[in-house]
Amino acid sequence: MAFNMTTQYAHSPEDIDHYNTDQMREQFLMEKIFSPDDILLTYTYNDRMIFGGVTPVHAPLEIKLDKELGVKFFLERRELGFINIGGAGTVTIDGDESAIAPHDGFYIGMGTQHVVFNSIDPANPAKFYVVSTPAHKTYPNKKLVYKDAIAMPKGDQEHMNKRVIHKYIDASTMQTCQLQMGYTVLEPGNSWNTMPAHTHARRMETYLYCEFGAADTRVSYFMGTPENTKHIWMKQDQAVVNPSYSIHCGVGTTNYAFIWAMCGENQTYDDMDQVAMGDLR
Ligand SMILES: O=C[C@H](O)[C@@H](O)CC(=O)C(=O)O
Ligand SMILES: [Zn+2]
Repeated sequence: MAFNMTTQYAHSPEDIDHYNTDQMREQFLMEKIFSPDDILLTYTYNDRMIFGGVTPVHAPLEIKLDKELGVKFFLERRELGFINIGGAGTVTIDGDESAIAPHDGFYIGMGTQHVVFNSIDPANPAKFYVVSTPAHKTYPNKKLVYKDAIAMPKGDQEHMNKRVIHKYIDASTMQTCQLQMGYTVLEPGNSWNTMPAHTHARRMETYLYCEFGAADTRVSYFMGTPENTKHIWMKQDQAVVNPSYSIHCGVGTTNYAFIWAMCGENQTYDDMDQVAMGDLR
């Protein structure tokens, strides 16, 4: 079992203006997330979000972060959300086991001491995409069931952005300290996500791009201020950090899906500043 947590710093728009391709990738991209029997995480200084993959195949896995965070156990002062994009699995939360079907997940409140992830079938392991944010209060654990998520259709074929936004953790249905999380699925023949683009200076956001429509699909992710954008080419199962000042949209060479997670100042999903198409540069 390998455990790795990489730190990524926070940067200003002026900083990233000077970054070349390698620097953009090093500072914002998480290239490897799901690796058999490993826990691979990134700690970003953007709102101190921790995100990454837990991929148990032959044995259960537990995220142990105490010295790194200066606490007695990982969720002493944090909350955690995850969505499983692999095969069937289980999670055992302080001794209580729950089955986690593909596309289901869990919200786990502050103060939980042990979260143990497992797969049912080593030939088709679970892939747990996990996101943790600082917390100040314990809210109840909640199983996040794909079909119970708020399904919000958006876009149309003409704009090549027809998709369904599934809100798993939303302030209208449950309470968390900061975390908001969901899963957006593009329909076949559609390529643009989060277009028209938006920013929300009040919240940072991470995107995990997954479930690409073809083996050679690539997504070009756009970030930066609307008037000064950068791009990062993404393979399947890679994630990217989006600072609060930045747009965060992408175009794929086929359809695809992605998991988004946000934290920061408020929990108002619709609190976005839409970018006029003519303002993109
Ligand atoms: O602030 C909200 C997030 O960027 C995503 O929910 C947007 C998204 O899933 C989409 O437009 O496809
Ligand atoms: Zn957003």
